[in-house]
Amino acid sequence: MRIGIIGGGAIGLLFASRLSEKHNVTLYTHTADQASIIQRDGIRLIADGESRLLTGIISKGLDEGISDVDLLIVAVKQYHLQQILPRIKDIQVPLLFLQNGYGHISFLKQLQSPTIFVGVVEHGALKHDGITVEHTGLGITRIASFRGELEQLSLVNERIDHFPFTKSEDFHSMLMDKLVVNAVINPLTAILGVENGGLITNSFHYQLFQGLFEEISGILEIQNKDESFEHVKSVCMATAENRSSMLKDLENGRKTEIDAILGHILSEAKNKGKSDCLTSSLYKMVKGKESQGG
Ligand SMILES: NC(=O)C1=CN([C@@H]2O[C@H](COP(=O)(O)OP(=O)(O)OC[C@H]3O[C@@H](n4cnc5c(N)ncnc54)[C@H](OP(=O)(O)O)[C@@H]3O)[C@@H](O)[C@H]2O)C=CC1
Ligand SMILES: CC(C)(CO)C(=O)C(=O)O
Repeated sequence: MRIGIIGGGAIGLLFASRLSEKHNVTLYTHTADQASIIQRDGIRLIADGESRLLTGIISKGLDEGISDVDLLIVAVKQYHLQQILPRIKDIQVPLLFLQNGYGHISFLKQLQSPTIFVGVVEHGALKHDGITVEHTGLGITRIASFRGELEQLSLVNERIDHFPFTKSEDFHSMLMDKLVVNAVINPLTAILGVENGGLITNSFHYQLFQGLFEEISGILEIQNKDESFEHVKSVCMATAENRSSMLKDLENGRKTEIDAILGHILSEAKNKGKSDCLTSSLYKMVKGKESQGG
């Protein structure tokens, strides 16, 4: 299959390198410079105790336009989506969106493609430089249909070593489950400056982790709380060595996805008269750091 991927960040590089083992991959980067280095040198994947250079991946700047692909994966941050809208608006091929959060669902309604999927990525991925990515936590990629038949996406039935996919029936609950994972892990790791595993291994951090989960599950009225807590914990442990995408953003002085991740939860909290909460304090802390440039 010819797979196009937009975004040469941690997730774009991870997907490009893993999927290139079975498919013809073209990576569309933001800058032409990054594309030409990947085109020349390939992508370096650090995983399973070794470092491998994967050549044969085509790379182009997104400004060059998207050529013929059978599937286009969008791996930019949620707040970049509006910028790439002109490039993908009229595309008719199947599209797969991998953003954390929930806010991109309203964005998808502007697209013409009859087949749109959303995915949640439970892998840890760390970008070291423009061509190097480390697979810091083996997880799973869950995919659900937003528009069109899930069966049209052959990826969900394929076996790729160290890169499993699974189907989810309902995109809403799939995104909400991941929202809870990110709402607990990302702001805490970003403020405490620890890898994901540090939230479990340090008993003081773990108390915050438990307290935040308790609060968020109450605000969102989560029914199966024990199962949900175990899920958040299992993702945290599977990606123990990862620095969350929010921590990486603050370290690199970039905008975070805090609004995409906590925005919906905070408006629910407000509706329930619970505005004065740990979630709101963490939101302000991340915003404060972000406005100081990380
Ligand atoms: N990192 C992780 O472990 C995980 C991340 N996610 C989610 O995956 C999504 C991507 O995250 P991640 O890969 O970490 O983010 P990164 O910030 O590492 O990557 C985003 C990439 O998008 C590129 N980009 C920005 N604007 C454009 C544009 N107009 N055209 C083309 N490319 C553009 C950026 O390029 P440049 O830097 O050159 O501007 C950058 O390479 C996020 O929603 C995140 O929450 C989900 C699970 C795990
Ligand atoms: C899965 C997890 C928590 C990995 O760190 C992630 O989604 C992120 O960093 O944004």
